[in-house]
Amino acid sequence: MKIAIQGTLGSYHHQAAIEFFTNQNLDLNKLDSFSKVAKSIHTEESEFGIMAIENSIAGTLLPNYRLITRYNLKIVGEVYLPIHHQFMVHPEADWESITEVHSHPMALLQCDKFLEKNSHFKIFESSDTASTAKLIADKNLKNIGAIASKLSAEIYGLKILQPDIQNIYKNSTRFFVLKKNASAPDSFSKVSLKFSTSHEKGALVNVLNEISNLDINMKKIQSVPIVDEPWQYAFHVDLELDFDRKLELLLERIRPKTTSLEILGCYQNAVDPIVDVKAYPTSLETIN
Ligand SMILES: O=C(O)C(=O)C[C@]1(C(=O)O)C=C[C@@H](O)C=C1
Repeated sequence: MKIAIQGTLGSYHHQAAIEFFTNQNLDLNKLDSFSKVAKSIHTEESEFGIMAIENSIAGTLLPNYRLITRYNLKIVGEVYLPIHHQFMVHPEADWESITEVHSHPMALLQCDKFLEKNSHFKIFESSDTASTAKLIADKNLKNIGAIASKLSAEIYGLKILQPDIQNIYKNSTRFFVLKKNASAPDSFSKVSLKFSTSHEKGALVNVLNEISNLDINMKKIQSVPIVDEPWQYAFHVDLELDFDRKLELLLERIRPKTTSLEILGCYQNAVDPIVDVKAYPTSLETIN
């Protein structure tokens, strides 16, 4: 079972794969871009793929919705992973020797308070957090700091100069588990839909009212531009279902109110550990 991930060993995608496929032997296809992950699932080079879709600090990875559409992928699961970024350097380096900081653009966004505080660092975007940690170790770079996971520091033998540098302690990324083809499983508690409506007054609210009338909890709504129809939007919604049959009812009611409607996936609703107040106290700010 080959699983495509964005990034290398120690990346957050690697950790999301471990989390989702617990106790299974992971045959990872480590790729350096989200589009390569999508393509690898589409061509069936990989059976599954993991793709970050939103982060609690930095927001949605909008281009990833486009990739799901372009490669006609299905969502078969989700993972919420608490993200704790560490500022790490070569074991022989120190604050004084560091002139650059490298990381994945989403990780840089999540640590922008740290970067503002250390504004003398030149900032560089990399393909993933772990590959920068690997580069520092492989090439003995003593002027570059990486923003990456604790697992990356362990794998590549780097020294952590400052732990938990994300803007707030509670930071989490949601990942989709994707497949080329998938039919609805026997039971599921979440569904992701994509629809568009006409440009008429109340068109969107009419659809949303049907969701509310069925007492369905909408966990997320995201508008995504339709590339070949300027200023038209597709809406992606993630809905929590207390029983599966509600989906049929909902589709029946909203189909006449939409101009296109597609099920992107039916899967189990995952719990985000950071909403557990005991494990993640609300007031703990790391950077002020
Ligand atoms: O660079 C990594 O380690 C990744 O797994 C990518 C990624 C992302 O795409 O958002 C995953 C989780 C974090 O939000 C930061 C970066």
